[in-house]
Amino acid sequence: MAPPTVLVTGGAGYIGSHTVLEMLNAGYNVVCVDNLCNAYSSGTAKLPEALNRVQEITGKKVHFYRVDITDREQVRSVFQEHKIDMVAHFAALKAVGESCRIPLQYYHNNMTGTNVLLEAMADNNVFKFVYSSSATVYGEPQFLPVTEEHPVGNCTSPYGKTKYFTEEILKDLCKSDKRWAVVSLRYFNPVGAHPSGRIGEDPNGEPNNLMPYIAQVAVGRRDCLQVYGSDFPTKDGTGVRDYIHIVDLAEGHVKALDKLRNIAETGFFAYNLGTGVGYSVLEMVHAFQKASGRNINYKLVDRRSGDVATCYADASLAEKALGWKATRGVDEMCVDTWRWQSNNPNGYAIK
Ligand SMILES: NC(=O)c1ccc[n+]([C@@H]2O[C@H](COP(=O)([O-])OP(=O)(O)OC[C@H]3O[C@@H](n4cnc5c(N)ncnc54)[C@H](O)[C@@H]3O)[C@@H](O)[C@H]2O)c1
Ligand SMILES: CC(=O)N[C@H]1[C@@H](OP(=O)(O)OP(=O)(O)OC[C@H]2O[C@@H](n3ccc(=O)[nH]c3=O)[C@H](O)[C@@H]2O)O[C@H](CO)[C@@H](O)[C@@H]1O
Repeated sequence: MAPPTVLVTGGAGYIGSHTVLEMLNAGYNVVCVDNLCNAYSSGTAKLPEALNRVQEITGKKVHFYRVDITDREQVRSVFQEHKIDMVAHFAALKAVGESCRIPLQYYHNNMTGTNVLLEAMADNNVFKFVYSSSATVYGEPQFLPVTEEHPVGNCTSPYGKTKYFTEEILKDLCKSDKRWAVVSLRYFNPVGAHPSGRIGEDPNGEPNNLMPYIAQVAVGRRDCLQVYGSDFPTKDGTGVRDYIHIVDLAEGHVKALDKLRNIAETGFFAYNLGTGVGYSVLEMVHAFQKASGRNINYKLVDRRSGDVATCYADASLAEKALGWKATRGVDEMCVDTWRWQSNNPNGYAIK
């Protein structure tokens, strides 16, 4: 029996590329589409650099098409070219602040794109779907640790709403047609890089998120980390989050594909992908200093609007339902991030 073929949207991105690597290692065939709006590709290359390196590391081939998932014809052509068995959907715009400035582009890209993809799947009798969701669907936590039973929908940004609205669409789809089997993975704070140091997070412009910002200070690309808020009701006054190693996260996706592949069960399932442990900003700074041997210059400044004090996961349902549990700790997250950043000071672009 030939191994299943997974269509991965956004496969040239940070999480997509790490997940493609683990899918290939697990024996899946992979077809990637990406419009490269947030992924580096040198003009002449056939593959985006991240996927080129995934091929190098695994010794396996990745089929790649430069496709925008909002373009119906482009998406359909991929289903005509390959027999797709399942879809893992990463393609989205994900900058919270930017989504407040250009909400329509976010709703078009993330919602219309997903709807075009789902229609093409149904037209080609493909009903197994893994969705990149986010803890942001929970809004400000009403209790901790956050379980999948926590209320959703109280999102603080258009970006977060695209995640919540898409989950609601997926629930309605599963209710309307019992052929759909959907696993929505709610990521907490993905960080780190593959231990090879060859692929990692390579944000465009100034990083919005903590870990890439710390890494760029450590490597000398940025002068000083601004710590947003030191008066939160937390152990040291700075924000606490559930950081999860990107390879743990990628392995969680393979477990989700294995579940969809092997079970007749259909319907909508949501699982938290986190470690269940919260670390403060200053704890992350100290962990990174230890991992890199570099001093991280930082300044305590006012809170960032929309930030909550503390958020961390109860990930026990994913362990029960997927047989998955995060195993990598904060030191490994920092060591692997530093290996990537110090070997690639400018990310994938050779400047
Ligand atoms: N990184 C995080 O902390 C985090 C947390 C929660 C959820 N997520 C979700 O995980 C997914 C991947 O996130 P990431 O951090 O890898 O981001 P990323 O920007 O690195 O990857 C997204 C990829 O999708 C591509 N893309 C965007 N719009 C597209 C379109 N219309 N057609 C084709 N390709 C398109 C981009 O070029 C990029 O390569 C996103 O859905 C994001 O919302 C990320
Ligand atoms: C409000 C917001 O943006 N939430 C998004 C953010 O989560 P979240 O805000 O948790 O992730 P970040 O990495 O941006 O921030 C983590 C912690 O570091 C602090 N921090 C961050 C950057 C910095 O330069 N200095 C600093 O002190 C933040 O205040 C927070 O306490 O990224 C997630 C992953 O993309 C998204 O799913 C969330 O929707």
